[in-house]
Amino acid sequence: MQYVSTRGSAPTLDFAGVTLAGLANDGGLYVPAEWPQFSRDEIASMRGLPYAELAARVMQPFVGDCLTPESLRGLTAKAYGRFAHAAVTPLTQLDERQWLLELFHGPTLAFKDVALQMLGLLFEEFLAREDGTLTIVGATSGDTGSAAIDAVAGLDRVEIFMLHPKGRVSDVQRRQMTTVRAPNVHNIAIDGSFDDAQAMVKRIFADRDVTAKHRIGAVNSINWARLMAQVVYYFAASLQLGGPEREVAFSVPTGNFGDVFAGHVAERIGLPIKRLIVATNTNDILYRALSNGDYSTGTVTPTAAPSMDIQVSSNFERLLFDVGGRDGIALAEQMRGFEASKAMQLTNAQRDGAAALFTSMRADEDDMARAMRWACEDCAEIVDPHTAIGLHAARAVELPHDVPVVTLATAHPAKFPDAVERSTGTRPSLPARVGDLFAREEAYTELPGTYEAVRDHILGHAA
Ligand SMILES: N[C@@H](CCOP(=O)(O)O)C(=O)O
Repeated sequence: MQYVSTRGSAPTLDFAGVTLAGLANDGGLYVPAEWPQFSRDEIASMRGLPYAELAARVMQPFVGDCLTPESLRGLTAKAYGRFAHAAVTPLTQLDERQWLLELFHGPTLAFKDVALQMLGLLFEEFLAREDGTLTIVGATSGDTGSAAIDAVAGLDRVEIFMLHPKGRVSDVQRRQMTTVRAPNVHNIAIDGSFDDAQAMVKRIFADRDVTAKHRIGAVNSINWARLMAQVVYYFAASLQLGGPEREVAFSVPTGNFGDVFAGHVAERIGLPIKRLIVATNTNDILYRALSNGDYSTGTVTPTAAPSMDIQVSSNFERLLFDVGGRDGIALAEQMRGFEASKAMQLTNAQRDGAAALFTSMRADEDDMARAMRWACEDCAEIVDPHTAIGLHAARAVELPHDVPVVTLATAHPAKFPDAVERSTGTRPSLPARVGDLFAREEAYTELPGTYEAVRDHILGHAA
């Protein structure tokens, strides 16, 4: 399996290459040169497999010959052995049509663990082969940070610098990052938004002063391996609900478009998916882009669903590439225009291509609170604010009545106790595995929101 950049001029790489590279050196994102295909029979034969086995089956064509089937199975067994639920990503029924796919049973209580537990192991495997090291620079609006830190804390060959927007993540989210004491973990709170942090991360990849001294790596969903691992749970849910013979729709609360792009990949490689519903909060660039082609940023507004407080949605570029004719040179030009003006209009091909599978819905704070109350009062389920946004969208979209709708429950409600309590009157408590979080000491560096401050800090502290 070979991977190409969405901007058409970076070298083609194999799976190990893209895992360590993170971002392509032309500023684009790596995608498979072509989509592997699973037949209906092959998919049906995956029914009932333990999650780790299913993961190895779905990932194998993407990994190619970079890992033998035995070593891939060894890695998935280790990665998913740390989850608190035997099914890893269990499904819960809400009513006759609505389902929740619980993605928060990993060590840091969010869907990011599903991919990052695997990514940490892949880094170790590929770096050991070449006796190399990696300096990871990441940005988080709340969940990626702790999941990535958990996955790499204490590793000898990896060091991580994680940027979060100061005061814009929940207390639980911040403490899950800043109370991890390991010599290879560096937390940085910047003045600014997640978008500012994400832009700094991308700039570091192109900064020769930094890359001359350190090999920079990515844990954000710009890294292809993140998305690959997320494809698996679409298969898991579909197989439980009658797939591949029955089509399923998925509602995905998303900011950076990675989680829902994984659904697009699942469909591309053969999983029958009726519709992917892109659920946004009031930071609604994806809703506007998918509804009327307007991909223009606004100011990031802090909401009760902070992980989705994003206006520049990295993985949307992968969709534009894939549905817009896979013309990297044309897309590079389009993205340069966007980076200069912070606005662009989708082409007709991009709009039509996206409309074939995607629908988008936007939820404001009232919609979110109503959905949380519905889940609590009518279905006896406490959901987190992000999941509530997904549920709002899942219930609002019109679909044939025999299509089950699965909302991705992206985080445990205890990560957002204040917002959940405000809407439902119930304060969710942290699971025992993270129970002493508020007794641990925090450590992080506060920096101004300038690229130079962050770059100098990394250069001054990287091993
Ligand atoms: N919502 C994310 C933001 C980063 O997105 P990623 O999927 O690209 O890592 C978060 O919670 O940090």
